[in-house]
Amino acid sequence: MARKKIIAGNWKMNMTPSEAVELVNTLKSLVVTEEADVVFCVPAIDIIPVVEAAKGSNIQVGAENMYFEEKGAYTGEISPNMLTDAGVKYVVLGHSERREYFAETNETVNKKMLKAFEHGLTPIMCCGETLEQREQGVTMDFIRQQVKVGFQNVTADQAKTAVIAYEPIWAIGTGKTATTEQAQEVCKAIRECIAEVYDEATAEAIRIQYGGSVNAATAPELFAQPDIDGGLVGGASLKPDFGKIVNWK
Ligand SMILES: O=C[C@H](O)COP(=O)(O)O
Repeated sequence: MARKKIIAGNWKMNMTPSEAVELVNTLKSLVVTEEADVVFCVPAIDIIPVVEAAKGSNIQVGAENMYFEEKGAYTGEISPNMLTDAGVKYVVLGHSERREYFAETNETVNKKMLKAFEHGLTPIMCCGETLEQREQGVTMDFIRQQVKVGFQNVTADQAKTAVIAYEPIWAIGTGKTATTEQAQEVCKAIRECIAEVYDEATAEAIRIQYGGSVNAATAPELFAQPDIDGGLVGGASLKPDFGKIVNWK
């Protein structure tokens, strides 16, 4: 069975609520594809206005992070039930920027994964190596660890619905996209890792995105690869260009 593509924009810390509404209004008429799920992952403060602005369109809304408890004394955090109540369907977990600047670990990512599933949110779990790791030849060891720990105690049925975003850190925001071969090679290896941990059926069902300087010019070739099921797009998701990416064919 062919996997449906999933193309997500990760706005990162960009767009005030009013700018967010303007961008959704610009893009929503372009998001008409039936061939991909299109998700806007937006800053927490933008979620409610974006859900409202996206009503009646094909845009689904995601969060960029969440905490692994439902409520309590965790100043500044956002819970999974707050997200679902606001109309969020997806949540990005373990982005390399969260790992680098906010001390996220494979273990905290795993706790968040389990909580996301418990609340019916689809996680987009990010993984990816540094340039140094690539040069040392340990890319797959590092990513396998991120995937195996991230998915600990996640059931096969849950894993089948998950999304993994392979984002080589050296390609994020640098304008340096991994070559199509590099991206396909790692996405294929991630799928093999899922087959090892679970089974072939789970590996066939899970969706694996590539992220890292994706733009309208590079998207078509990347998305045509057998193991690349779409993209997690940063910078280009903030521009009308995103309309071209979601209509990559
Ligand atoms: O989550 C998105 C990635 O970090 C890619 O960002 P970028 O497209 O700006 O390189």
